[in-house]
Amino acid sequence: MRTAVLVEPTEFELEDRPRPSPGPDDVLVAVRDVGICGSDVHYYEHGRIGDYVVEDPLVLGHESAGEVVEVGENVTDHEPGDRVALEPGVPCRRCAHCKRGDYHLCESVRFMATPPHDGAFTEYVSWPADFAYTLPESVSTAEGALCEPLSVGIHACRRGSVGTGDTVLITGAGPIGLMVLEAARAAGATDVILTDVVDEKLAFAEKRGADLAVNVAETDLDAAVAEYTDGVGADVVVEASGAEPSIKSTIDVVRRGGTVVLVGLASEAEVPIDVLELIDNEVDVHGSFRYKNTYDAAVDLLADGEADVEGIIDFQSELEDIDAAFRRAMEPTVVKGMISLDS
Ligand SMILES: NC(=O)c1ccc[n+]([C@@H]2O[C@H](COP(=O)([O-])OP(=O)(O)OC[C@H]3O[C@@H](n4cnc5c(N)ncnc54)[C@H](O)[C@@H]3O)[C@@H](O)[C@H]2O)c1
Ligand SMILES: C[C@@H](O)[C@H](N)C(=O)O
Repeated sequence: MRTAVLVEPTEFELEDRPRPSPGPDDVLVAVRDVGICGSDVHYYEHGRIGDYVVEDPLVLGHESAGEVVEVGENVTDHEPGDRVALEPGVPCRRCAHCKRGDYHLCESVRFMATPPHDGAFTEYVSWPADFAYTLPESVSTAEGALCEPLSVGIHACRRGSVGTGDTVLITGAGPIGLMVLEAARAAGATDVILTDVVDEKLAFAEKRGADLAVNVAETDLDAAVAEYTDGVGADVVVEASGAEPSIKSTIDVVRRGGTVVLVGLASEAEVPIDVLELIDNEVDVHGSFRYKNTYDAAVDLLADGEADVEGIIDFQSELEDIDAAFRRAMEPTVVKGMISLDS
């Protein structure tokens, strides 16, 4: 099977690898669509993300969906022909975190495209059947693949307890910020403010339904939020840029008693925050790491037309063109590139 392998930074090789056989509890999936995530691009450019270092050739891609072509002997809830979205992180199922239900916090998680685990830029993936979610007719495999970033958005909104009538401020209008926008709307947020430093990203966010889009490189965010919220502040602020000034700004624009959810990964682990302001304003700050139990919700939102993910796709390329696709994905105005296979 054709497989795109990152052999060193900025270099893919197309290899012919043996097709895997599904284990007893697995499904073998013919991959159809795989999104290019910022983390894929980071591994492509730098060969590492923090402590995760690409030491051996690695298959990238963790936003994937495809068609079941074979099932293991114990699998009763999937059959060949099912179209499925693959949840990319498979936990150990035995540790304390798994047993208390926080399977996304499992320290032995096998997460696609995170060294040393291979991802989905390949023709076939064998994957645990219970981490494969059937897509209804109305949901395409491209949408199925984007259940992954949508899941990040759903989890962030759950962490922030976004509810009906809330004003949600999202910093960063990349794919994650835009998926938080979808999830926040679905959770009942009536006012959503997006920030960015790139005008094209903000114009796109407005087209996708942001009520206010603020370029923080040009406009004073505190003043803009104060004006929009009659001086109260946002109920929930979801940080989805990873930019240090943006992380710092979250506590200035959240309302007293509001919630800040940190999703964006800062390049420096330590970001100075005014803790007295946090205490005085009784602000809840939550980290948000990947997601748990979000795929069913993501598929339902797409099937019901309550979330749109297809609209963020800028281009779809073939596996053979993965190098050019990654270079294109790095352009500052591109939101989402996909690799699509038709094997
Ligand atoms: N916590 C998690 O589980 C999780 C999961 C996925 C992604 N992430 C992180 O979330 C962040 C967003 O992911 P993405 O794929 O959308 O990234 P991205 O780089 O495509 O988007 C980030 C956006 O933030 C904008 N930005 C830069 N500086 C800004 C500032 N000061 N204020 C506002 N916006 C600013 C950029 O112009 C860009 O549009 C990244 O840091 C990524 O690593 C975290
Ligand atoms: C969650 C996922 O999208 C992210 N890129 C990660 O590897 O954690």
